Amino acid sequence: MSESLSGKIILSGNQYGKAENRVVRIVRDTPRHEIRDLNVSSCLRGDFTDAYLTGEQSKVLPTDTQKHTAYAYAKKVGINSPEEYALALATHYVDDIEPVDEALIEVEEFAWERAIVDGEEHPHTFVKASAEVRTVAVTHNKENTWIVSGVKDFVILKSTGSEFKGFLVDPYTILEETDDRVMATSLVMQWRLAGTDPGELGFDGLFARIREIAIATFATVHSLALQQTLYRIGEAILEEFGQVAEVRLSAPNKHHFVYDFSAFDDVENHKEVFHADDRPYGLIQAAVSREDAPDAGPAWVTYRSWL
Ligand SMILES: O=c1[nH]c(=O)c2[nH]c(=O)[nH]c2[nH]1
Repeated sequence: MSESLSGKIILSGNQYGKAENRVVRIVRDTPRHEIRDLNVSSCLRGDFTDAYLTGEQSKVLPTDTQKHTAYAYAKKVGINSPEEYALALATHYVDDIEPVDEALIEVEEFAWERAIVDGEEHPHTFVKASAEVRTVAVTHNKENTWIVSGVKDFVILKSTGSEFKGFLVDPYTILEETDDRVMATSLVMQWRLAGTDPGELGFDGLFARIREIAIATFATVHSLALQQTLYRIGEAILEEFGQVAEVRLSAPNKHHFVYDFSAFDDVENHKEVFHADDRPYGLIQAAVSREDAPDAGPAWVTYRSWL
């Protein structure tokens, strides 16, 4: 027999904001222009209970206003780096808008490369770079600030130097061991700073160097499993940068199966032709941290993952 629940009904959580403002900022103070192409979301947390319980909106800063603020700040503070821009927005909401206790600003940045014309970089023409997306999440309240930077859709492949063997075998295991396979992934990698200081490289320089470390580690570590490669990438980043407290990685194993030519007499496959399978895929995840890392607080709570 089921019992009915009788506890009082309450609003047990809320947050709101404007998602995915597509902000493109061109710096055109000199003939050589610069471009920053962003997708910006602002999410406010605070004293908004009335808006939900009674519909009274006097404490609600409209999401429309948040949209205009994202664009206005692209001019007023500029976009020296997506992290600094996000910090400026988050600080504005917490300091200047009374009911806001905490702001989360998420930024995605899409890269453009300068067009090459007659062998030279063109001053005001750009070509969309790879699918790779730079990510930033700044969470700020009156007590603390958390910065998580990263990259997603970071597609990388090595054609050898990867094995997978010695795994647990049960009656459903038919996978054969391999000591030479293609390893490929579309990496999501994020790093949380211990404070707000990116160090001498600045946010853009830190991003570029961490990306380089990830590529170099993926390439040079002889991989016994994607799990081991992920740990080694996180470890290498933490070894080089004391200001990074934690690295989180999520890696779909983009399987490349050696195509079966056994039906043909005259074609052989010495791991030269593969079927790139898009699903299902193994999904391997890791967090690598310093034992004494400061508390992550809400740093990893994203706008969408909250629900
Ligand atoms: O690197 C890998 N990790 C796994 O856990 C796994 N499982 C699997 O079938 N292939 C692989 N590869």
